[in-house]
Formats: sequence, structure tokens, C-alpha cells
Amino acid sequence: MAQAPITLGISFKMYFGYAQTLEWCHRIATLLAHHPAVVDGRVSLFVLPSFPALAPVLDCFANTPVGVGGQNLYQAPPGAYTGEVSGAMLAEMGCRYVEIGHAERRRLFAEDDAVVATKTRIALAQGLIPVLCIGEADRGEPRNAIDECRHQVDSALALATPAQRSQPLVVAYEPHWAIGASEPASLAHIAAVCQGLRDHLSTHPSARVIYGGSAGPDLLTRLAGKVDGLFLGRFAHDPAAFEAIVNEASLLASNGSAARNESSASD
Ligand SMILES: O=C[C@H](O)COP(=O)(O)O
Repeated sequence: MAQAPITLGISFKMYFGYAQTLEWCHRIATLLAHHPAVVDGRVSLFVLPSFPALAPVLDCFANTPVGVGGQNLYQAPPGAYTGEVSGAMLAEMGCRYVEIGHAERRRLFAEDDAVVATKTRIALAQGLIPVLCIGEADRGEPRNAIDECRHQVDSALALATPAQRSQPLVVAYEPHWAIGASEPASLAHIAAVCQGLRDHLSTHPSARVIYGGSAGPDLLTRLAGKVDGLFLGRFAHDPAAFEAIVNEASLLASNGSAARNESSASD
């Protein structure tokens, strides 16, 4: 029975400059592109740099299992949208992932559920794997967060065709209040909401539910089996920290305790 991969992704947001982005990526390519768990697919990695660095980052990870993607795409086919980037161009360049619906896009750029749904449909149509960011705005009980997050997932997939709904999908559960904070949400909160999302996505067996929001070394180990991976930010800016988290994932995968089996991904 195949073990579903533990998925680890990082977005640099707008923190890194061009040279720093390439330095991080070359370091990770050196450290991890030949890591056994990465090579054999037990640990799946993706990196989301700023747009100007996409081409060299794609080159850096060419012929490695590390996936690369955009942090955004525009909610329309290619056309007269000055300053924007199409899903078609991301796919043409060789991106495998695209981030959609991050809390910062919602808060700073007024992206709403309708925009997120359109972007998700376009991403899937282009064969990109959406890194669909969802999460409750305010700290509260897990049951309320589950309701809010389930609504966001349903809304995001509302325009996708049945066939597109069976395509790979990464659901990044990021409570807004844990992003950019000093520490992640509690283990109990993360576990409860991610389980609620797994249950909700039972008809979408290729969906992976990962956690983001001040995630760093040790969190994956403490969450063993409760999430399908992590969506990392600041606490993986140090390549050594990212490497440590990949090693944690590798160990968990070896113990068979971190990710669901492919055939029971909806359990
Ligand atoms: O894109 C990444 C997430 O928003 C988490 O960021 P953070 O770990 O810096 O809070």
C-alpha cells in the first residue's frame, strides 16, 4: 500500500531579494535534491519564490523532485491585465504549483471567495497544483474554524469541473492569527481542524492538508500523523532549518506515522 508523501512547501513571500532567493535554492538543491526520502517521493517539496526569480529557481531545481510555483496568478486568461501574471505563463515556464487565497492577499488586496474560486479553476485548467490557503480570521474554537474552512474549500472548488476536482490539490490550513506570529496554533487546534478538513475532503483523495502559520522545526514531529505536511515561512528562511524539517519528515515517513496511505487518504 503506497504511503502518501509528506508535503513541505515554503513561500518566501516578499522577504527575500533576488540573490538571497537563489542562494537559498542552490543551498537546498545541494542539501536535499538527492535526499533519499525526497528522491523516492516519501517527502514532497515545493518552493514558491517571487515572480522575478521563478526562471532561475526552475533552473536550479530542474531534474530534481523539488517543485516550483508562483505565489499568485491572475483571475483571467492571458490578456490586457498590466502587471499581472497568468496561470498559462506559469504552466508554460514549468511551474507545478501556484498559491491561491493567502490571508495576505485577502487582507491587503481585497481578494474574496469569488476571486479565489476563479483562480483555482484557472490553475486546475492549466494543470497546476493549487496551494489553496484557507483559515479562520479570528482565534476561536476548532469547531467554528472547521465550519469556516470547509466553506472556504467548497467555495474555492465551486467552479472546478468534476474532473478537475480529482486533480492534485494542496490545502494549506493557515489560521490568519497564527501567520507572522511568534508561535503556531496549538497542536490540538491544528489537529482538530486538519482532521475536520480531511473528513470534508474524503471525496478528494489526492488532496493533501498541510498546516502553515509560524511553523518551524519540531512542529511536524509533534503533529505526527495529524497533518500531511507543513507550509513554511519565516522559520525556514535558514536553509538549515528547512533541512531539519525535511529530516523530520523523512524520519516520520520511515516510521509510517506521518502521512495517510494513498488508499485511505480520506480516512
Ligand atoms: O506562506 C507562509 C505562511 O503564511 C506562514 O508564514 P509564517 O510561517 O512566516 O507565519
